[in-house]
Amino acid sequence: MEKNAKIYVAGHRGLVGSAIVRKLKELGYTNIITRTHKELDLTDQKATREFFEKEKPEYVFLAAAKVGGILANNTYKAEFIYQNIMIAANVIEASYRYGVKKLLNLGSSCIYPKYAKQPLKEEYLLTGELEPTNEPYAIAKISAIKMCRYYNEQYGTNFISVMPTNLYGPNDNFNLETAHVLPALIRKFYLGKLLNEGNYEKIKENIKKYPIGFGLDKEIDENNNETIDKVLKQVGITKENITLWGTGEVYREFLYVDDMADACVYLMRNVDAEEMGKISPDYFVNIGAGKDITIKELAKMIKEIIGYQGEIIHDTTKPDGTPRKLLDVTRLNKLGWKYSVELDEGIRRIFEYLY
Ligand SMILES: NC(=O)C1=CN([C@@H]2O[C@H](COP(=O)(O)OP(=O)(O)OC[C@H]3O[C@@H](n4cnc5c(N)ncnc54)[C@H](OP(=O)(O)O)[C@@H]3O)[C@@H](O)[C@H]2O)C=CC1
Ligand SMILES: C[C@H]1O[C@H](OP(=O)(O)OP(=O)(O)OC[C@H]2O[C@@H](n3cnc4c(=O)[nH]c(N)nc43)[C@H](O)[C@@H]2O)[C@@H](O)[C@@H](O)C1=O
Repeated sequence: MEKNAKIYVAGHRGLVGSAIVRKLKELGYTNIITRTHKELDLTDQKATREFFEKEKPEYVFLAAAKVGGILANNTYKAEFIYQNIMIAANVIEASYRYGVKKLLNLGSSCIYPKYAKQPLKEEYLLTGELEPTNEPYAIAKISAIKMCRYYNEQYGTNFISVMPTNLYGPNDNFNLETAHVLPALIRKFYLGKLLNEGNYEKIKENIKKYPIGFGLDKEIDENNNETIDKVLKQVGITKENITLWGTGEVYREFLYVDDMADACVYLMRNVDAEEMGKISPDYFVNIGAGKDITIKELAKMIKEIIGYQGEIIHDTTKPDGTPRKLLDVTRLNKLGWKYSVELDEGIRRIFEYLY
């Protein structure tokens, strides 16, 4: 990928897309094209084709998607399946139609069967039932992987896919209703610590910056701290305790998004579909750290790093999701890439970035 190659990063304002843009700029790439969702709705086939026809990107990172944590996935199932199928189908088809040299498609570790053997090897795809809380999203992601494969096979395109584990970092979603667990817990423990300290000024600043979700933001009266206490209590944040969703006994693996972007750019530069197809018939590779922890352990780690004084309790009416999804990263390591940011270090970085 030459330094002046025309590179389209779809979803450039999101967690992953923004990290890919940072990485590309750091490496000296100068011709990066972007469009916000408002400027180009990738679920619109005509608009997507017109964009590709006009811009003729040479390389495409497909990091645009409808994304969310367990509750969002479980609640907005129709939106997750429709939007993700449409975005992927339109971008992959337009990339073929307008001669993109190489495309990297972002999938997710949720494509694997709920009870697959651990760690998850690439060949376990479609060997069992999916986790119901994110089946619609997973089906869309699997369709995108298969599209890339069959376009390579029928048309000789150079499309590869990556299956990342749970990611976190700058530009994440911190809305407590729709966020993933790690950004949600960082925010919950931070707001809990501010309650410990009685620091309502900082709480107000935080609430202004990021929505709380659950339709609760409009209930907050800035001149009345009691309304703040009431809303925070409803989302499981008090001086005395922080509420986690589910049992906390399930395992998750986490990767800092700058590592993820580094892996994506590395694969774009170094591993073509031909090589990928030799080691992986569906032309994809897992991206992760290869180690996981329970949600309880994660919560304890975040609590200690932030310095919240209180207990951790559980709301078991909320779903646990899949019991474990630890990625086997042997293939990725063999391709020459390994993660670098440890979880505690990543959490510290995010905490500093945010507050
Ligand atoms: N976050 C995670 O833990 C994981 C993410 N992934 C995958 O990584 C990819 C990126 O996820 P992430 O960065 O977290 O997601 P974000 O929600 O942070 O970003 C998604 C981006 O997609 C754009 N977008 C959404 N819908 C459309 C649309 N219809 N048309 C155009 N643009 C659209 C948004 O644009 P705008 O900002 O303009 O609204 C946004 O920039 C996704 O494929 C996701 O499935 C995989 C595993 C884990
Ligand atoms: C990346 C991945 O992300 C999603 O899958 P998930 O890993 O199950 O999602 P999650 O990060 O939201 O939760 C992980 C675990 O954590 C628990 N948990 C505790 N307390 C909070 C909490 O406060 N918020 C959230 N969100 N979870 C909490 C929660 O109950 C669950 O047991 C899918 O979108 C899927 O499609 C996907 O690809």
